[in-house]
Amino acid sequence: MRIIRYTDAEYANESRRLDRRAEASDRVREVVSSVIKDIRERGDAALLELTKKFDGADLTPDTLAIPIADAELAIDALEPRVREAMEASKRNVQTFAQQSMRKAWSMTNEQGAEVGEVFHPFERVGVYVPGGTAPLVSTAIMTVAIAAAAGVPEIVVCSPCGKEGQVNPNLLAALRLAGATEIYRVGGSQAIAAMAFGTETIKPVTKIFGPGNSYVVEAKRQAFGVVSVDLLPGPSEVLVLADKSANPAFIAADLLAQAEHGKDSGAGFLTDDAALLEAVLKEVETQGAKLSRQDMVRSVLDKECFLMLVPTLEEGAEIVNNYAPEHLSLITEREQDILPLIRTAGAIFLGNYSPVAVGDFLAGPSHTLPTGGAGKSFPGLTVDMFQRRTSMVRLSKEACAKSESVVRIFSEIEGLDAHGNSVSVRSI
Ligand SMILES: NC(=O)c1ccc[n+]([C@@H]2O[C@H](COP(=O)([O-])OP(=O)(O)OC[C@H]3O[C@@H](n4cnc5c(N)ncnc54)[C@H](O)[C@@H]3O)[C@@H](O)[C@H]2O)c1
Ligand SMILES: [Zn+2]
Repeated sequence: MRIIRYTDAEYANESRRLDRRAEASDRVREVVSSVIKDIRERGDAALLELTKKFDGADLTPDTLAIPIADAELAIDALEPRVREAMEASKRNVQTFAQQSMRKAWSMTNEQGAEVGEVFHPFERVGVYVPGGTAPLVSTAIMTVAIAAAAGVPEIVVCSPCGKEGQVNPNLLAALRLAGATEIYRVGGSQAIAAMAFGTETIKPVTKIFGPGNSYVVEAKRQAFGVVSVDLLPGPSEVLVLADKSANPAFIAADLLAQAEHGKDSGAGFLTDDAALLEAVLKEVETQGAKLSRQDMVRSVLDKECFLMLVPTLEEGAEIVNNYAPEHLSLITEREQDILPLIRTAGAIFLGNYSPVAVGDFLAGPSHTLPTGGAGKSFPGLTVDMFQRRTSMVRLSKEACAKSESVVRIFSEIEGLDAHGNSVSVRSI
């Protein structure tokens, strides 16, 4: 783990380095753009070849889709306690989504026109659920269940399969339980391209959601315009900003929970308390030694983890804003001073008893959050991203007459006579 203290000569450079922008490497861009081109030109044939190349699985057009009946069987086969856990998570996520759903409204403007907004769910959306190193059952719920809460009728899911074409049965069950209506065992940028442009088997969707590795995220970026996307959620990360009121064992546990996500994940700890920094370091060593995903945890700790002693929590908050962490754990007795300073975190976990893992699995807000610095410009996934908005305008004869003078002036300035006439003709 890298330890950086504000008294070190390198401190200024190191903290500048933490000011991030989310960007894909040139190599990832090139790979993804050729994958997209291939899928657009050759559809299913390319999808099958790329699945063989990147996931090692031999599929046919008939086995691309996983029958919904199989997913229903996977639900029936769940251990009751597992099913209950999935249902508990889904309930919280959907209740939260109901609260944050946008609802139709209208008002009267200065001229007496009725103006408002209405919202409809998208008809057909695509959700990417990563496969990779862990079966992200929670991600199924944190994306698909929100689409279902919004009332989306067609929820298409792509998730990569193993070499034998298999998809984790718990994941399959969770996808259906959350509300998936079509499931395809394909992953990576080829899956995003298939959902955006369509193939013989996968009909195109109008918006694509969900997290993934750098290839998936870049594919969403390149497909943007043909479809819209939710955000660009990549490899997971956490920062902790804490003072002496924090429990070092809790902080170490959160850093380790982050580290086990995989080699691309990042974890950082900032504090103004030198004794806390030492205590957390010790705790990471003792707790870390007992974890099952040793290699992964070690590698993240060595390469991606840093502990930083900052002169004040205010300065820590500024570094947090520059880093724009996916998750921020904020543990301080000065919460009322420090919390208002944090502007770019995807999600904030407050106090000693708010583990990030509860946000990952259960709390309610989607765990699909901006990463890699994208929090500076993107929020996390919300239910209204599944709603298409339309504005409405209705004028009475009187409101139309009252609008005429302003419209006339704009028509003159912009040189668009017919615009002015279209109002005047109604106002005589
Ligand atoms: N930000 C969030 O909200 C959030 C939530 C859940 C997961 N995640 C992140 O999602 C990521 C999941 O990544 P993953 O890799 O485990 O699964 P993934 O499903 O995103 O990616 C696997 C796919 O990547 C493609 N791929 C792999 N290597 C490739 C290469 N060299 N060239 C082209 N394509 C290649 C393959 O097709 C494979 O199917 C993790 O980093 C995790 O942290 C983020
Ligand atoms: Zn996590």
